[in-house]
Amino acid sequence: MTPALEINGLTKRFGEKLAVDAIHLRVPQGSFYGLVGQNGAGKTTTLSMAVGLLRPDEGTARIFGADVWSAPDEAKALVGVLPDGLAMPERLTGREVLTFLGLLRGMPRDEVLRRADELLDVLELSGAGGTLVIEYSTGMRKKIGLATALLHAPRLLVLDEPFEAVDPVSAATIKTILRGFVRGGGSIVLSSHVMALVEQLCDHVAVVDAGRVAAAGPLDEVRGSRSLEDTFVALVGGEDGGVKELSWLSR
Ligand SMILES: Nc1ncnc2c1ncn2[C@@H]1O[C@H](COP(=O)(O)OP(=O)(O)OP(=O)(O)O)[C@@H](O)[C@H]1O
Repeated sequence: MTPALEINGLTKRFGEKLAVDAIHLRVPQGSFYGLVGQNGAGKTTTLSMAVGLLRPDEGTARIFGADVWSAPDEAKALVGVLPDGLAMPERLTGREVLTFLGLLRGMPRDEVLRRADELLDVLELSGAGGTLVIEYSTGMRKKIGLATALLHAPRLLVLDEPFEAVDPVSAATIKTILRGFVRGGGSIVLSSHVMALVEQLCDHVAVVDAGRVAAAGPLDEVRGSRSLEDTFVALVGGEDGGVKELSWLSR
């Protein structure tokens, strides 16, 4: 079966810095795929290239077989994206952002309005639907960003840190929505630093380290008999296992 997302040899340099080093990743259809890695490991750069937001130096990304760079219309119709540090039209209200993006995607106006109201309601943003995005908190921005990713009912969701700054009640709602999406045949790739969350939600995981994949596959195969956190620290923590102390801080 064609993978939901297939990344082959994606590479990105920022000046001297090799941020992503010929990464390969295969996200099977119907999987809930977690991407974990230390700060600066290259997760955001990889996901941005995978969905066509950042041009790679080398390599390809395909969404259900459609090349993100040579067949962008086909690829982008199939994917919903929550980018990192989402740039939003700040002077629009949450409802206007959804309407604007839905119409840009060519959806019928009635359908856009209906789905926008439903998304605002489910994500507990109804009260803020008429508020300008510039006045939103970080968590509210995440939620409206997620709503824009879901609006056109894509087949693949690519979510960069979807739970960052989101309160526990909203997080529970988002988990339910994402699980339902996968149950209904959708595929998800998300990045997160919260190992417990990845273990709870994901059936596949890739550990990214210094721009490369250190381990990838079904969750149970990657972590074996250990917790994902222990596996992660063992894989990327270096010789000291990621545990350093500040001697001058203790009394
Ligand atoms: N626009 C940029 N210009 C220069 N360097 C960049 C740029 N974007 C990313 N980098 C560098 O590329 C590397 C990978 O960054 P990236 O944001 O992909 O990491 P990440 O795994 O998403 O990190 P985090 O978990 O902290 O979000 C880092 O060393 C970062 O400093």
